[in-house]
Amino acid sequence: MTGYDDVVDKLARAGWAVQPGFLSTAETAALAACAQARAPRFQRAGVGRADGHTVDAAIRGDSVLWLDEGDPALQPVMARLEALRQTLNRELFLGLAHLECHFATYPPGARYQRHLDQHRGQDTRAITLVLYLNPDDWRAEHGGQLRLYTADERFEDVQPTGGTLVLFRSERFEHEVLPALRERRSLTGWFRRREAGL
Ligand SMILES: O=C(O)CCC(=O)C(=O)O
Ligand SMILES: [Fe+2]
Repeated sequence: MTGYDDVVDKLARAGWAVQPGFLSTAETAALAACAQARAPRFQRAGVGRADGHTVDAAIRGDSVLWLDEGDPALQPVMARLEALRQTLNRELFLGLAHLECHFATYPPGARYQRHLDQHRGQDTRAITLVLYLNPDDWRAEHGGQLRLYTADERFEDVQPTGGTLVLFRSERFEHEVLPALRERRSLTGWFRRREAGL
């Protein structure tokens, strides 16, 4: 038993998994306070890479702050995500080398249109991870669901309730963030494989 058995099983079977209560209310509040304290350093998120990089709120309306895995203010959550990385490698042989992550804040009304996190074939992002840092009284009518397209035009809507963890295979699942009535906070990350040849 590692404490991650359910989420690892579901990821192995379906390619995606949701675990409510991965963080306690206190852990979620501490991480949300850390994000709040750093709010002045957040920057508008863009889409595309290098020359194709643009900021367009109609496509993506959040602001982000990239994080350092070793940041002492982010412990013990980073230690748990490191334990999760090791479990995924041991149980599913995923060869995940490290986690890169950022805080994200979506102001009310902001969205992120349907997309794939991996730039096809040229990216080492293997598993997308989202941890929601909202209060735990988030209700369906507040919006802000993560819509995960699981097969053909079927989808699952995940409530961004504080403490919920979502994992999915970055190259397989298109997804979008629906606009919310309230500010919507998260820590989003990608477990990456090593670059080819390294
Ligand atoms: O916040 C979420 O639910 C997903 C965010 C997302 O899709 C991304 O940052 O690529
Ligand atoms: Fe995404």
